[in-house]
Amino acid sequence: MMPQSSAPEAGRISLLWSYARPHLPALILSLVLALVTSASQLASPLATRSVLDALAGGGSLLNPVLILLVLLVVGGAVGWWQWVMLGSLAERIVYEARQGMLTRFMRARVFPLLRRPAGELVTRVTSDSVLLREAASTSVVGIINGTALLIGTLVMMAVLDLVLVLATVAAVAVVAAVTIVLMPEIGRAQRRSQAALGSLGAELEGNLRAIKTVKAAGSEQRQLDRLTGHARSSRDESVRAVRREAMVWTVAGGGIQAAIIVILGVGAWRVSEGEMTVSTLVAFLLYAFVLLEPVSTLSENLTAFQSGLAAAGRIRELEQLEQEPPSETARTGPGDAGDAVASGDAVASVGSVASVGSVGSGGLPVDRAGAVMELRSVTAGYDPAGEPAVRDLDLRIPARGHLALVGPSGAGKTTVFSLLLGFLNPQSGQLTLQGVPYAEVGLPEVRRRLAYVEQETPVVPGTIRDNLTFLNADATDEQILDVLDQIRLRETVLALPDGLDTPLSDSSVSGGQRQRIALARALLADPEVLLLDEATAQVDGLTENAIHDAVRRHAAHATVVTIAHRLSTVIDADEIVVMEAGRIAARGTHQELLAVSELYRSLVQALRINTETELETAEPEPDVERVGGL
Ligand SMILES: Nc1ncnc2c1ncn2[C@@H]1O[C@H](COP(=O)(O)OP(=O)(O)OP(=O)(O)O)[C@@H](O)[C@H]1O
Repeated sequence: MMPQSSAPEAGRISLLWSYARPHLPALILSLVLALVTSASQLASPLATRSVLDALAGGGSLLNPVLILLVLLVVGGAVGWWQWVMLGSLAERIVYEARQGMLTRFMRARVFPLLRRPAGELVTRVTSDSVLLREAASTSVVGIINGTALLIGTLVMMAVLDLVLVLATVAAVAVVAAVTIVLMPEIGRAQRRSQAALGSLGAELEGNLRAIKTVKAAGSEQRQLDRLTGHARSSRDESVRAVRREAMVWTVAGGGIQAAIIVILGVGAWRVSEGEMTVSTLVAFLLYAFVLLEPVSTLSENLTAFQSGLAAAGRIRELEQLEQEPPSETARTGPGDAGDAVASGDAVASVGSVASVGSVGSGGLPVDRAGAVMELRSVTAGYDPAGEPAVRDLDLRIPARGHLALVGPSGAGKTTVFSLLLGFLNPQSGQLTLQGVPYAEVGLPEVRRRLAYVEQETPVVPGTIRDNLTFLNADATDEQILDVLDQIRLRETVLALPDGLDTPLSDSSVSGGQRQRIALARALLADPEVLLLDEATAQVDGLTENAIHDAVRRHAAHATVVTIAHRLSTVIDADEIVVMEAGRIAARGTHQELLAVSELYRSLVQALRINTETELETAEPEPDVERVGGL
């Protein structure tokens, strides 16, 4: 992580520098090439004077013309080389910036990442990185080269005529003063414009996601007004920046033009007084024209640098995104507690039902009474300063069977899943995998044992096959079709034009199908522990049956933990844990809990009302029994 700096400007510059530093040799070469081009530009007026002097004195024109030609060719060739080199370098820098950001997103802790609007993160990767590119490459070279060319031109002018150079220096000083005054405001306006663009990205993403709700509520115009509000403030700030840029450019151009007129007037007078030759005046004027270039280069690149700094500031914020610990440091060495876990690797690896079944009976340590995972006195929350979401939780996830979590909304059921998956760290207490603390085992190892079916069950970008083989890249078509059979999707998928290779998007499948695909993905990995957050809605009878059967089948040789929203799921569970306000209120089987827990009775009553017909539909269909495991 980048060192924190109290001065934001210093932080932004250090970030820019961190992107430019690996390319220092290329940057220096670019600069040298730029200086060579500038030198050839600086030499041209002198060569022109030689041509004029040769004309006036009747000398040979060959050498001065040859020199002019060489300068032209060398200047052009070197300029081209520098352009290509700097352009490629700029693209490498933008690529690295994007790669860095993407890596940070993928390795970030889940909840800090989810707190940031997705659209804004997208804007940073796509738009801010482009602004950063200019600042970290082109504008740095442009500013140095522009300064060198400016100084070189003034020196050459001073060599030619000291009096005339004073007028030029005065013009340059005015331009510099105006630039210095206006530049910070240009930077501020650009920063505000980019921030508005980020907000636009964030809100647009949210609106597109909720487009059905927006349309159903008839609030398109209201949302449109909000969105265009962001676009408008981005435009207004950019216009503010453009006005100031235009001012810098006008003063710069006007200043040099004025200097040229003064040079012409004073120069003509000095020529008439015999204090200066015509050829020197011409050469001096040519330098004055050359001067236009560094002045415009400098103002252009200084504004680009300001935009880049603004972008760097926003990209820098991502540096603070909390990261998950790297897997290497989390692992334990051979011979210690990690061995117990390592031996379970075979369990985690994707294989056949038979192999998992055999390990399930013998591979898991018997002295842990079949607990594969455990929460020991865990207190955890999303905001360290706020109320914990779960308190003092003791929960054993058995090595085999079906554990159901039930409880009112906000009781902490999903939080238990987040803890098991390592999305959330306990504030106190400990989580263990086969008796070994998570911190020692490492998150990748923990997650290898788990498959998680989210309630929202988002599909991942790609085809149906990509989605199904997400956890098990080696799955054969036969295994895939077997699993599709189990979840009653085989015929539907095979009827699609491209079958398993049909691209899948959130909108192309129903909610129920999406959950079944997510379940199939998990089943295909044959995990030690299947975490299933049952959908509260969108579930038809077919899906209900499919899930019910899959859970039963999986629980026979491994573990299923469900956040249960179906009566059939609850009744089927080997153990039911009733949660309330972040604590375990009761636990037991369905019959036991019915006898002892008032809360459970009321929950069951609610489930019964919600799903009156479920018990009947949840009965396995005859053909299901024929379907084998993977
Ligand atoms: N991402 C989050 N940020 C902050 N607080 C959260 C977050 N997720 C959950 N909470 C809070 O933690 C508590 C437990 O929530 P949790 O989602 O675990 O409950 P739940 O039992 O799964 O509820 P539901 O059945 O409605 O999904 C609630 O008070 C909730 O407001």
